[in-house]
Amino acid sequence: MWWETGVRARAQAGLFAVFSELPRLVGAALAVSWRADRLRTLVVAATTVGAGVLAAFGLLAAQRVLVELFAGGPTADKVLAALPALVTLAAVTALRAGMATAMGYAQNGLSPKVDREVERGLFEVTTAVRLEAFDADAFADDMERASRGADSTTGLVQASMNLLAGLTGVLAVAVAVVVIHPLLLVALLVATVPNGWASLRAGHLRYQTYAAGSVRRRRLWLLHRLMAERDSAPELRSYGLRSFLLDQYDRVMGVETGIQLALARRVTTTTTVGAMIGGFATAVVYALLGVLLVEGHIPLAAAATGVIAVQSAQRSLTVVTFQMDRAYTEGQHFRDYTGFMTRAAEYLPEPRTGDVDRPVPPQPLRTVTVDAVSLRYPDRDTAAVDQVSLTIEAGQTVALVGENGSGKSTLATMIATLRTPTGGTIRYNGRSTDDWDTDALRARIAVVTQEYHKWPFTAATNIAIGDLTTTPEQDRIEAAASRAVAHSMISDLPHGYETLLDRTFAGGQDLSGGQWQRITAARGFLRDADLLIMDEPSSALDPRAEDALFQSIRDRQGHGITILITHRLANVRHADRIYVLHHGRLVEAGTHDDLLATGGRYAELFTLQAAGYDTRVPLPRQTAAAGTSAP
Ligand SMILES: Nc1ncnc2c1ncn2[C@@H]1O[C@H](COP(=O)(O)OP(=O)(O)OP(=O)(O)O)[C@@H](O)[C@H]1O
Repeated sequence: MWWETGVRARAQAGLFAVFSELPRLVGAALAVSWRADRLRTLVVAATTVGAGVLAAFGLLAAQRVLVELFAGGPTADKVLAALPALVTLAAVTALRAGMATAMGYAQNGLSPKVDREVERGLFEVTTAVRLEAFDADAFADDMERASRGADSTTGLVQASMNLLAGLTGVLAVAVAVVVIHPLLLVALLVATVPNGWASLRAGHLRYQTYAAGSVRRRRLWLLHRLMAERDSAPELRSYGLRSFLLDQYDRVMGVETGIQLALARRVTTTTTVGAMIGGFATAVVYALLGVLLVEGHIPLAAAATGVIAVQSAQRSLTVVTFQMDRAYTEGQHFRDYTGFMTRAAEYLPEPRTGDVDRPVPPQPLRTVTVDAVSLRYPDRDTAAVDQVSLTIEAGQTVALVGENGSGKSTLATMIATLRTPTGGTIRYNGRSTDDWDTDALRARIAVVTQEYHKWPFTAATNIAIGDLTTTPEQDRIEAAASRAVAHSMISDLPHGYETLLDRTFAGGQDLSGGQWQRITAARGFLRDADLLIMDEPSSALDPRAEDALFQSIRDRQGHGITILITHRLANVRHADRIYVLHHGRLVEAGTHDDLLATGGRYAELFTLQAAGYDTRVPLPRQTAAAGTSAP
């Protein structure tokens, strides 16, 4: 699939190409760990290296013990001579155990702090990026992998530390071995490298499979949700979608199972080949030690130490390869995280280019000027809003009307500063957004969007989040609810304003579509905004509630600016100015009476709707494609 290309290209990168990135990733993860908790990072690093160095002392002490025990003379004398080395060996072993305990303790405390550091960083970015980010190619897919990558940071830090421990151990053993006999070092390498290679290759195969399956995983996750969640449950049943969705699940899982089986086969083959070569090489090493001993090139004690060294090195190298594999895999996930953070940074609000030191002083909004504003969504051939110009003065209520897809909501989100125009400018009190402090400007604007969100909080909080800049007092919340015809409905809920509006929690309640719409309108009213934008606020309301809501909206006339978007044209008759959009262009503007007199698009839509309520007039028929009425 075209959207998988980038992911596949990366997954197909060679083992060494990807591996060369590891030091940088380990560095980045350690930097995160350092930021999260310096002391614990230091303790973990110090104890890790310390334990490795002690391993070398342990090996040399063991060799000393063997040398003394294999020397000539009475046994009691030999044991006595070996005693200092034995004591050193015991002390080294005890110290290593103590260091391991300290490392475990520090690491346990470090993990939650590292988790918090990365996860918070991710949320700081996802909540700050411009809305355009969510329209960008594969942004959601990248975000899914980034959250997995955030979970990998602790794993990468741990793997890096353990890798350090393993490497120090190997290095220490190598030094000890060279001290005993340099040839043993070659023997060590021969015995351990094949297993290491196999383990790294297996890790690479696993990551390739994971990366190439990210779209499939999202699809599975979607199917899980569709089949198990409350929102989709009624339609799933009424349209009989059960077998359709189960079929899709079987198909995706069929592919997934096939891929996992193929992966298991390749990993098993690789590790088996590695183990076979490694086993053969170990046998050769032991044979070599035997020959060296028989030929008298090394004493018996050195040969015995050599056997211990090979075993110890193999243990350390197993740790190294295992941890390298882990660091590699976790590192790739962590790279998804860092890559996403870099990509998302491009969508962070740009620094203002206006007079940054002297932003517009706090002042109410008096005019909003939309000047030749356009917006084209990514990958769309035509502009959703095309060269629209209009001016709205304080106290005015204006309406944006037009057929579905004509660009009303897009224009409103630009006026609300939620989207940046791709052409033209919007000025507030004659000053561009660059001159304003964005938060201060947004605090003066309230938006009730068409696609409102049902926040899983109490009814009171659902309204209070309309203005969290001040303490949400109960009487203000209730006043806003009353203006949105929501007060008595909320009072009738089992716990009134304290009722949790999420059925997925014990004791939680759900509301009807119209009831939710009243709550969202109340949210918009709570902030006593200079500019209130209401996008289809009454599409689900009953006639009485609709009438009351529009009464509240009309009450703003003469005070604040209100921008109203609705298809119920009777409700915009009172607007000071009505703007008609068609295919993104502003095609008509005027009062209700002006526009009716002109006999254009607005008049046509209004007459069509009004005729539906006039029982004396037979219902007009219209051709759907042209959208025009015909007798
Ligand atoms: N996020 C988006 N990405 C791509 N295209 C979009 C996006 N949002 C809207 N569009 C397109 O932009 C055009 C204008 O959409 P918009 O939502 O502004 O219309 P509208 O007039 O509010 O419609 P409605 O009356 O149905 O609410 C439509 O063609 C729509 O398909």
